[in-house]
Amino acid sequence: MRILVINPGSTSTKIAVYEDEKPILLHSITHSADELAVYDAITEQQDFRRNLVIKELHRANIPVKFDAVIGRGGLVKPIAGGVYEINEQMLNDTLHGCVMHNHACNLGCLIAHEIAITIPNCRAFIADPGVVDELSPLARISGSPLMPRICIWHALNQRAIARRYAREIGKRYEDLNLIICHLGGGISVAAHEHGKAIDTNNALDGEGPFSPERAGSLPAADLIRLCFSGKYTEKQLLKRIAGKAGLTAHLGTNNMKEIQERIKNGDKQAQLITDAMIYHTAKQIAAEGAVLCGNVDAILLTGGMAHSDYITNELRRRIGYLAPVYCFPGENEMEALALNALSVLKGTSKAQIYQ
Ligand SMILES: Nc1ncnc2c1ncn2[C@@H]1O[C@H](COP(=O)(O)OP(=O)(O)OP(=O)(O)O)[C@@H](O)[C@H]1O
Ligand SMILES: CCCC(=O)O
Repeated sequence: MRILVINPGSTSTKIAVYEDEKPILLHSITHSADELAVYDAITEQQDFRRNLVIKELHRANIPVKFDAVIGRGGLVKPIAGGVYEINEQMLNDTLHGCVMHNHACNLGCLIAHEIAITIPNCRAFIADPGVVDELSPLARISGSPLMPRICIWHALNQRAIARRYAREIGKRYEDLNLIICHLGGGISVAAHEHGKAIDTNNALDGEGPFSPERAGSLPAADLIRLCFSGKYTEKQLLKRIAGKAGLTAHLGTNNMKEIQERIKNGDKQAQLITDAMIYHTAKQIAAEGAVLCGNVDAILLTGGMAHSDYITNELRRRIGYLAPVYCFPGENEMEALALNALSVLKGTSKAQIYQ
């Protein structure tokens, strides 16, 4: 079986081709902020990114002929985890935004569908999108009935890392209690109780620790005052929550490697802000420990910033008392998507219907 995998991120488009379990192409195209600045809405980048995918297939001499195309899922309605066949309802919700979240992952489903319909007998899927919702009834309740909690998190990578860790120790994910912290452009921390993510911060909308480009939790009343100050438009303020927030707002970059260089060269502000991000992340991890009543088998750190020994050592120092800490730097999303599609093609699992 030949599978095309498309994973659009805020700063990159990742492409892979698998022959069954074996990757025959793995490629990541980085997009500069200037390159993307010409697009007002993220969905306007569809043609640009699709053309890059096709160009890369041509460059690698791979014919546009697949049994399935699978894209990173977008921010549609909250759904259960697993693989979904892309359908009209999903395309419509992604394009017209039933929840109106402007995130590059929305392009995964649109481009996967667009390519798949040009190929005879080719199926189109997404798997474990960021809106996978397994919150417990308690976790859903916020202090205002007007605003129940929802979750937007790195469901795909967290689940892939959880399964990988379970495999490595010879256990089933469903038999473990894990806290998983994805340290990416956004930071999500989830409590996985026996295979279900029963609580996680909403990493996109302003919950939890701040991150390279997200504000995390903010003082709510101050935020309302800012909204009515007349100084900012809605769009500008939303950018202050996701995009121009966190490290980007404090230090002018979302690049942790660059910030580490600055720290080495004696930049005290860069040190303070990085330490604050680690501090708030540790607090979120400890909070998920309370969700699991302290019964935590392991804490797994993943995402781009898990490459940083400084960050992972500091986190270990603060939360190592709770459970053993293991690092899985980077992400396992391409393989996870490919294997999800393969398991449906082989009939080992069934694709769900998005409604
Ligand atoms: N070797 C490294 N050392 C330190 N930081 C790194 C390293 N590699 C990547 N990073 C940082 O990791 C962050 C990005 O992580 P990642 O690639 O997981 O995020 P993303 O895919 O862009 O966003 P998200 O995971 O939130 O969807 C950036 O701040 C980047 O500078
Ligand atoms: C799915 C989006 C998760 C994030 O980037 O916060």
